Amino acid sequence: MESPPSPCPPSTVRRNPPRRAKKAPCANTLPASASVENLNVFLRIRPLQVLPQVLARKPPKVESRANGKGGARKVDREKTGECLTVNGPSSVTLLAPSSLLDSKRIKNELYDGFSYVFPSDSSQKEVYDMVANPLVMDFMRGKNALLVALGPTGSGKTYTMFGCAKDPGIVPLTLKQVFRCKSQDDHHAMRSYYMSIFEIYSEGGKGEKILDLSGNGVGLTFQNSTLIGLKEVMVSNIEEAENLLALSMLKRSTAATNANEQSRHVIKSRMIAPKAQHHYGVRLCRSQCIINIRSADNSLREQDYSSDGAVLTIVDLAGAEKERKTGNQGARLMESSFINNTSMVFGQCLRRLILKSFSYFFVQSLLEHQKNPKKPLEKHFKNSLLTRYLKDYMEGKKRMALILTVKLGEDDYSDTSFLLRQASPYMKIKFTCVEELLIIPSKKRSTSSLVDHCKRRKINVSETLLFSYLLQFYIPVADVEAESANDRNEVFNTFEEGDAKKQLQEMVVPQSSSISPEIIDAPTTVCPTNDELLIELQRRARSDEIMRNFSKALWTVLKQYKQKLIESEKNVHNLSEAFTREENQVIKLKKELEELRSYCSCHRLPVVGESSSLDLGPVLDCCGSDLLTTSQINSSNIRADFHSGDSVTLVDQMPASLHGETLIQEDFKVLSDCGPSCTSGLINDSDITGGCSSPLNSIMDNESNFPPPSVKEATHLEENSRLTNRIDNLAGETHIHNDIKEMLDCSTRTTYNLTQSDRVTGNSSPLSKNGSSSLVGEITYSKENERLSKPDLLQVQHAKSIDKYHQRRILKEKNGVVSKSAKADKPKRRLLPASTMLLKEMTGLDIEAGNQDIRGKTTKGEQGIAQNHDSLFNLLRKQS
Ligand SMILES: Nc1ncnc2c1ncn2[C@@H]1O[C@H](COP(=O)(O)OP(=O)(O)OP(=O)(O)O)[C@@H](O)[C@H]1O
Repeated sequence: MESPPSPCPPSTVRRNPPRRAKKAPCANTLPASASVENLNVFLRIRPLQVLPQVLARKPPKVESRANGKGGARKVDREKTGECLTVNGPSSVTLLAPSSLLDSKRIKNELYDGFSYVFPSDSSQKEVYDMVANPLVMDFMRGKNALLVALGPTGSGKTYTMFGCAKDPGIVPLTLKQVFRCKSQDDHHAMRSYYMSIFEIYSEGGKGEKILDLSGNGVGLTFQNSTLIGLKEVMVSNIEEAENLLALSMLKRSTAATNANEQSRHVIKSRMIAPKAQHHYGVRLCRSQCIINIRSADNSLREQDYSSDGAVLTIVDLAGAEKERKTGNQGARLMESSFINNTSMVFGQCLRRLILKSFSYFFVQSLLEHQKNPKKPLEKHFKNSLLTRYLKDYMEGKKRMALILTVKLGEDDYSDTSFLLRQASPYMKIKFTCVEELLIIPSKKRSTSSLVDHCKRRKINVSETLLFSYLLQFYIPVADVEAESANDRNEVFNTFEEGDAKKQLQEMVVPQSSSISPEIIDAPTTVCPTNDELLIELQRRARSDEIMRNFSKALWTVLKQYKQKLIESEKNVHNLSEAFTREENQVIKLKKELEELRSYCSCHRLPVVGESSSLDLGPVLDCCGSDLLTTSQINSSNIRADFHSGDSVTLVDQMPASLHGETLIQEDFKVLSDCGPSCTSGLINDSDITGGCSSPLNSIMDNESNFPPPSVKEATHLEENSRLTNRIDNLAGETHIHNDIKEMLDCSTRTTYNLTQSDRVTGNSSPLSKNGSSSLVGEITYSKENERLSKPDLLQVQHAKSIDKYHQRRILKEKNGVVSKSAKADKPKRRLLPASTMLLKEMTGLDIEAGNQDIRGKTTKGEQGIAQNHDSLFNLLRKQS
């Protein structure tokens, strides 16, 4: 029958080194303390004036501050000579001296984030409770702990750590607490406690030495992280412990520099009598003092005592000092340099911990190693004996706390400022408290397996980086480091680039098939196996890689889109500019068109005036929008005007769409309205008055197939013939009328002649371009409008207008004055002086005649028309 697994020991802590085999704890027990903690950094301010009565004063009640009521009290800012004020329990302000404030642009500095700030009037008990008691309690539970006092010389480190007989410091109070617990608790009663005290000093700056203070005062050597020859003294009660402490302090060398005169005075006056100093051979040099208190389980065998149990370490560092201030020279100066160097190395180790806390250190160190593989990974702790001894703490494997001591005086501003600046980042240090992990065999195996895995695989540096990165995140680094720094170096040394790619693929980019089944089928265990852990690491690495690549691709695409967007915006801008230009162009063209239209009002035709005189009436713009349509041009309109006795509106527009027979007939109607002789040839010979010549009749005879006029047209023509007859009757009355009639007849004949020929041949005659008849003009225009140029068309229309004007003028003379109502329907007209109109007409005719001559197209009919026009104008001129 199997016995049940033994419960985990409550406080089993492994000390490193040496190692020894331990009982196998429960495999499924993960330490609850494996958590991330911040480094506790306390600040204690030494009083400005240290007087004997101050040292002997009663400590204030702790409860008031422990409750946080007011926390750290504020120092009166008005106090002269103080450089530090306490803002609250975790913050102080460093006040720059007024002399520096003005001259060197130095400002007051605020330091925040301390675990607690102890004002100058804080008691030793208060400091102990806040700083040391938690560590002591952890120690009693079996955890290692370190407390270090840092600060410039004479700031109260020794006082804080050891105190005086009347006001004991942290170490005596710790011993009291330990043995009180031992007496009260049976579990602790079973344990033994051992003390070891030693110092590290440098005599004359000639190298570091270790002196055993708890033993017989012999020198010690440091090998493989072990102090050889260090004697541990078992202390059974508080008295034994205090005696040992007193004797050790007697041995501790405390040199008197100018800066720590008071410290020397205290040692001399309160702790060690001058005789005792002489007896113990106190050397006049300064040192780092280390006190170890170790607990041991009495149940273990004797040989195991030395390597078992938790250790509480308290360090009183020698204060850094400035040579200029102390005036040290020679060997004292060398000693001071050593102390400063130790403090510096200690600070470097802590800063390394800061980087490590932010996971930078690991990668950075590896990158440095990658550049120069022979160069070992930098480890600052090796640069001093103290840090080498405290290696585990310097590498963040075990928890520790710092207490900074500063002086309040204005003279100490630079020292205080230096320390605060140096130490303020320490508050960001995080510890992964993994010392309990190290004592779990399963976890240990897991870690070693990971390292071995790396050893087996010859991977390249990038893989190493990745692996280290993952280790940093997913496995406490300290866990790996705990194995041995040498192990890791070996791992790094095995990196080769030979078959790295394939193995890297296997490791970094595992096949999904190799992952899924294992993960899915894996039994639910608290402690995953190495392979599972590795696969998980790989999976996360792959997902990280994918996300990184995805973000890169996304970034690239976004950049491309941005580029396109910029180009599009440019195009839009160009197009809008072009559009604006085009708009301006259109506006310009419109203006030009308007101007052209205004210039095109050349065909201004006079309307028959109310009097018989040559009152040249308004004209009609032939090119304007007021042109009449084809349907508007009909004889009925004009006829109505005739019948009503109103004035005749001149309709001489020539729509470009006029063509064909119907149009011709319609235009014939218009012509008939204009005068009897214009249409006589189309109706019958009898309609043509005496002015009709025989050639016209012969033409009519020959054109037997000419279509007869309709009834409407016949009626219309009858009216026209009546008008013609009337004209004929009146013709005899005046010579002018006869002449007009003669000319009209002549024009009609010619026109008829030409019209018939056009109808037969289907071609237009050149005469039609400036013929005296509007009919001819219209017909010709309709047929040849495409062939004629614009000046030609204008000439044709001009000629027609003149013709019609004269005809209507005659008709007006016959029918009387035009009514005003008819005038209202007329299009817009402009009155011009008669002389201007006449001159214009004459000029126009001349031009037309000239043009015709030039073209060589002047015909007989055209010449006749021109002659008629001349005669007509002469008559009109005479009349006027
Ligand atoms: N909080 C305090 N209250 C009263 N006196 C103090 C306090 N802190 C320090 N002192 C006194 O100041 C003097 C110097 O203190 P201490 O020797 O502890 O300085 P130190 O930092 O250890 O110097 P060093 O680095 O040189 O060893 C001592 O006389 C000590 O009694």
